[in-house]
Amino acid sequence: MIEDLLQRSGFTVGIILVLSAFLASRIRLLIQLRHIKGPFLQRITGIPHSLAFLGDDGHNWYNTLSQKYGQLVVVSPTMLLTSSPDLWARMNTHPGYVKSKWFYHAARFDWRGDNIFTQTSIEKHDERRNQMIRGYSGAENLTLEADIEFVVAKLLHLIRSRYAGQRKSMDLAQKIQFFALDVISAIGFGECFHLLDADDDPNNYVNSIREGLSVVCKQAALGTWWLNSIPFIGPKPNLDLKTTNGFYRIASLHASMVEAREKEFHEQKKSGVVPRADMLTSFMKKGLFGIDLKIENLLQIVAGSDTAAGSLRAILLYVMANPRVYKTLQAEIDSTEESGLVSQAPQIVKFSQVKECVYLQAVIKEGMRIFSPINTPLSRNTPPGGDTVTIDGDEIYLPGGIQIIPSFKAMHRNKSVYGRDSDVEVFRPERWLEERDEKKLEAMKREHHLMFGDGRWQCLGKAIAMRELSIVTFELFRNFEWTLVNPEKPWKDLNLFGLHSTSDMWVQVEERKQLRPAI
Ligand code: HEM
Repeated sequence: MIEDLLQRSGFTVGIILVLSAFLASRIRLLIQLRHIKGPFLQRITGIPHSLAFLGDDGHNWYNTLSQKYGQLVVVSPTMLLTSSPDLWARMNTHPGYVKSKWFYHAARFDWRGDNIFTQTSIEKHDERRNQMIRGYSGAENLTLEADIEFVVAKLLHLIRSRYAGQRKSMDLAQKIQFFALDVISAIGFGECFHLLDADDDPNNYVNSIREGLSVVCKQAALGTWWLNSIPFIGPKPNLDLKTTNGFYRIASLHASMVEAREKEFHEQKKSGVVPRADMLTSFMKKGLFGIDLKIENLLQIVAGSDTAAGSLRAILLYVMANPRVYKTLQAEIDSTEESGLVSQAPQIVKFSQVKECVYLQAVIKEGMRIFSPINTPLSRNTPPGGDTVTIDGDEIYLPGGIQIIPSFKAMHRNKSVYGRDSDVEVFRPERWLEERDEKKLEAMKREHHLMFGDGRWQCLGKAIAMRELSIVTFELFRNFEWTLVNPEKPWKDLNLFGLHSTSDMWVQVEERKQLRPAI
């Protein structure tokens, strides 16, 4: 009886000690963060942040906070938000900063392993990156350029054969998603999904990504991310296609393909010749097999499609909505074509040709700035001993172990980089061509570059994305005239885990008169 009582009071004392330690650490943080601006409620609870994360437009919540409170804002008792490019760069390059588990492990979809994106250990991440960098860079993907051109030709063919000049409205958001998925499947693992050929998504890739992102979003917002790492309890794809959805559906769809590719690779390696030259082959050459290869294959699809699709939709929408830009862009495309320096339609333009189109490149840059394809709160923990940073000329101490997230929307409109007036809110590609202050232009370019991350975690698909965007934007405006069907509400856009899930971008499209015969 006495023993029982002692045991119980020992347990109660234990709980009281844990709660007191927690409370003391929260009070310490409250004091340490008192010099950083932010609403009082967010200093004592993470609920407003969780609600924003669960909503459809968390990026606007972050942007509003940044506009109101400045480049560093308290978003929860242990978390800050920044729109400072310098701080975001530092979080990616300064020793001691690490990826936060609350965010990255929420995106873990299999307890057996991490992909390069969800990996929070620096050593393991760097090792995996070494295995993948050549595959993503295209160094071992000899058909990269041809594959992108091949899919662009499919997109043009679909528009031309089913929509152009037929007074038929087309959901451009959907075609762009098909395009991005066809590109990543063709260059990623040599098996184009052929969604553009079918003008349909019979395997439900688009919805599966949407469902997967929505689950991940909830895990991060509700703080249940840690479940994903528990062996046997955490998630493991159910490979039965009939009963599975979200990311697991894609994993199930691909499991046998990845296994077959692995088998083929080992057989060919034995015979001394591995003829394939896609990303998957490159990963295998670097020793990536089994569950790791499957997990990375899923990442290829998600990271490689929604990001590029989100950028392209924004570029197209903003050009269609700006007659001056539309005309100037087409004038550049036409004069480039007339100069005879680019492949003539119906051939697809080469990246080496289109990257010389300065106005087009400025349009792409500006489209991605004004409507960032990524608004993901890529959270970092500060070094254990804290860090002192300079923001707006002030030195600020950041305590150890708190989390900092970037607000990309606010960063891309940062007035100390782009100018101190409302011009930062305007889509104006000319800003990239007319700026005479070299220091300012450098700062703008640096900020823009940071949309792909920085340092050891910098985007592995940047070169692919820029190729894809340059070629397809050139071809869509060289070949067609575009009209928005609902300019007052041009699309439906949801923010899911910081990626744009866009639909109902209705357009009508006409063949441009001076064009040569169809492909
Ligand atoms: C406009 C398009 C894109 C943007 C804005 C973008 C942006 C980013 C950003 C900000 C990161 C850093 C994430 C972090 O810090 O945790 C990242 C990482 C990554 N991206 Fe992209 N991305 C784009 C397109 C692509 C494409 C097309 C692919 C694949 C072909 C891709 C593959 C990856 C991979 C594998 C990583 C992880 C790199 C690592 O952790 O080492 N991305 N991307």
